Amino acid sequence: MSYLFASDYDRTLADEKDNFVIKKEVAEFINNFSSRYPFFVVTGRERKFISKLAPALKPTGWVLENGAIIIYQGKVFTNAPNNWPEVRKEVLEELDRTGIQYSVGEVIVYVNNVINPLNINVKGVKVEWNRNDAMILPDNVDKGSGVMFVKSLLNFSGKVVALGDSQNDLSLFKVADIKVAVGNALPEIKAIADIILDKPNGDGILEFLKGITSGRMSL
Ligand SMILES: O=C(O)COP(=O)(O)O
Repeated sequence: MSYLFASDYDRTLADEKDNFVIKKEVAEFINNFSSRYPFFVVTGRERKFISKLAPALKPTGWVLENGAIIIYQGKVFTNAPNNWPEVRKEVLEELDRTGIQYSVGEVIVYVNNVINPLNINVKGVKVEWNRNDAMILPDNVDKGSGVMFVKSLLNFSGKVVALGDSQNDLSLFKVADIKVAVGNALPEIKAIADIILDKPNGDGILEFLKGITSGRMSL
């Protein structure tokens, strides 16, 4: 059986206490692990943040912007409909009217620390959450569709092992064969996980991956 690993980044590989900078030993282990198993980092983050937070991390590939941008073998793919620029313009106009601050990625519109309800009345749009942060995206884009994109890109028909902690990992878990929650995962993620790690964040992932390479852990 072949396995493809799909791991969230914030609070799964990197700890909030470290300002989401990945630990050196976690990055190095994943780099080596990626030569044995395809390992994709699947995150809400944009390219510009990842290159600051994890410059040494070299996985097999990336699914960024919560499923919208895929990077593999130096190529960048966009998993969004062709009319997204026009749709997104309407979203931004609506946010501007209500005075909500946001940042814009290649596809994603990101609203940090949402306090009031966020109602976006634009067709073809959905909101995904990571704790209190909102990610506004085309309605067919999430981490799950990003991983499906990767599976077809690689012509991969083995099992997907998903690693995550938070609401925006639910779609990732939906397309996974084996769901792994870090020790610090939200209760709703732990509730549907096949494996719950003892340790939080990158420490949990490191122990899990070491278990696999040493043969102590079988999938
Ligand atoms: O919310 C983000 O920007 C990133 O978060 P994630 O890596 O947990 O998806």
